[in-house]
Amino acid sequence: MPLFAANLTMMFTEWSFLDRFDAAAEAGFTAVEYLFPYDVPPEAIAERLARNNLQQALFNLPPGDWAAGERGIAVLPGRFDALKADIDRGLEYAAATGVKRLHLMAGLADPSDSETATRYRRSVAYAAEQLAEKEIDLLIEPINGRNMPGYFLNDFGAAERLIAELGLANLKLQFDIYHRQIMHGDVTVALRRLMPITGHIQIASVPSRHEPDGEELNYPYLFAEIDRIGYDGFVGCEYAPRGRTLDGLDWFKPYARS
Ligand SMILES: O=C(O)C(=O)[C@@H](O)CO
Ligand SMILES: [Mg+2]
Repeated sequence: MPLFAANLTMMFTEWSFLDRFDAAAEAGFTAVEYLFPYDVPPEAIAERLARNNLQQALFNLPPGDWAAGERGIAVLPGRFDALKADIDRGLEYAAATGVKRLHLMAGLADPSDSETATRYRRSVAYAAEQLAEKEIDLLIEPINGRNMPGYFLNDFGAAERLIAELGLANLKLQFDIYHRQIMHGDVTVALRRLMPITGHIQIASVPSRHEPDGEELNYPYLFAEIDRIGYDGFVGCEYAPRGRTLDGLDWFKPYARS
């Protein structure tokens, strides 16, 4: 049975950020993920996780100036020292929450520029090496250009090649099924083939990015496939509910902790 993590950036937004942990646990989730924890102290998150017996599945390393439009700084010139500080900050939250995987966003840049690609490779290698010392995986996630125009890592093949080229045991793919379907399709065969390098899966309906209960993809089939191929990691529910979060959880009922 897939181990679902509620994405607290997109789900349970009827509650304040910290109260979302309680609401997710109450709804039967045993794990959570979110984009960024950095607006609240790490101890406050640790307390909510412990209180609700929740596992921290994933969050992102700091992304640069999100409000100003940055979507990661790993590809940006002159930001390597800032990246180092961001990794230290992420590791501070990792120590408090016990998370075992962190996502490094690439940033906005032309994927065909070779100097940018070199900078990205250096950033990813450095981050993976820092995380390896703490036995944490570093994830990279291809993101579709409709949701994030201009994002550097916009192709699953590019992510796969970089992971192979760097050959670092803790560098893994964040396989977001929503992005995969929009960019390439062929979800089932890609899941099977990329399973050895996959460190995290995320889900949402396509094209609306709502509950995984209809539209273009057959999620009951994909959940069974995830079990068939022996994936034992988390499946992050990175979707925006159509209405109130609790009203859209029928799909999750068979998997909920009672
Ligand atoms: O956008 C997604 O998909 C993610 O998983 C985020 O972590 C990137 O912002
Ligand atoms: Mg995602």
